[in-house]
Amino acid sequence: MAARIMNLPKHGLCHLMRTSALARHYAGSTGSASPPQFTTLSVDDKTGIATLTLNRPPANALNAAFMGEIARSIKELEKSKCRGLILTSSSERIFCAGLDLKECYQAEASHLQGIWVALQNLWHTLYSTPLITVALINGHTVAGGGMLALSSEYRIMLPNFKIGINETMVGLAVPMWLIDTYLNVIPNRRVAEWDLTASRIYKSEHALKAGLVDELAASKEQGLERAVAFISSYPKHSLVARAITKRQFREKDLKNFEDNRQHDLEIFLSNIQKPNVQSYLGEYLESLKKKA
Ligand SMILES: CCCC/C=C/CC(=O)SCCNC(=O)CCNC(=O)[C@H](O)C(C)(C)COP(=O)(O)OP(=O)(O)OC[C@H]1O[C@@H](n2cnc3c(N)ncnc32)[C@H](O)[C@@H]1OP(=O)(O)O
Repeated sequence: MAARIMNLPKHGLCHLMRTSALARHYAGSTGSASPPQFTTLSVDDKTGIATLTLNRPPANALNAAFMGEIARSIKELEKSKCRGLILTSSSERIFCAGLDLKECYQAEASHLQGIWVALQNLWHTLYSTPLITVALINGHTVAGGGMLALSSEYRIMLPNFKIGINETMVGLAVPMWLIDTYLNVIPNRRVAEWDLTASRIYKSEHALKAGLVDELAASKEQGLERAVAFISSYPKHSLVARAITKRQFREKDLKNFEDNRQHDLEIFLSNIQKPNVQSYLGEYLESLKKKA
């Protein structure tokens, strides 16, 4: 049985803690950080595999608090020496709809800055984690949701959903760190450039053919089994060497990001606050509402 956890033991594989104990433990040990609101985290102590379930209805849209929560969970799992992490969604339709556009519309510059810094930190945490990471994409995933999937090492997707990075369509430039992340999965530069400039969205079946995802699973249960099998395929004795090797592959992208962090923030703030982008965002949000 798995239970919700937040602060984990520092040695050995992860252990289970019941929800109430967790809430007390977390509140007492992390000072100002608030208890988890938008995620549930369970750990199987036999396999050492954690499952972090995104749970911010209706679309798992990313705001600063949600992104901070995901990043903190990953850091806690690293300290607990968990072996691997499966990211999935509690929704049956949406894995993650990207940034919370409602929070990006007519917002104060300081709020926008908080969102982007949280997104940068989340990407950095997920992309650089030594944990073995699998995205179990059990719903649509676009933009910032695509980032979560692509920053993971392995992607398992359910049929008939959409995946892609549609920033340019919303009026935002794709940041360099996300281009590097995309190239890490789709190394064909021409295809990657076309996908990202054209905001190309793939259906699951096509995403598999293109190499954007690694497997399709018929159901969430089957996807979880496949995710556990992927993580368990790495023998325990190889984990340290594996993590160093992963880090070496990703080091250049991480350094480029650190060198340009501030500039990247400035580009976002300048783009998102442009009157034409804000006006388009307003229309886009209306169109999402009308669809419902
Ligand atoms: C790391 C990336 C680089 C950095 C840049 C990041 C920028 C972004 O992330 S911009 C975000 C761009 N996201 C989108 O364009 C996605 C928009 N949403 C959709 O296309 C669809 O919702 C969907 C394909 C994800 C799902 O379609 P479905 O038909 O199942 O659901 P809907 O009825 O459309 O949506 C349900 C519900 O959720 C609200 N919603 C959807 N997306 C967002 C969002 N990004 N922010 C806020 N709210 C969102 C939608 O309005 C519906 O709400 P109501 O039920 O209240 O009407």
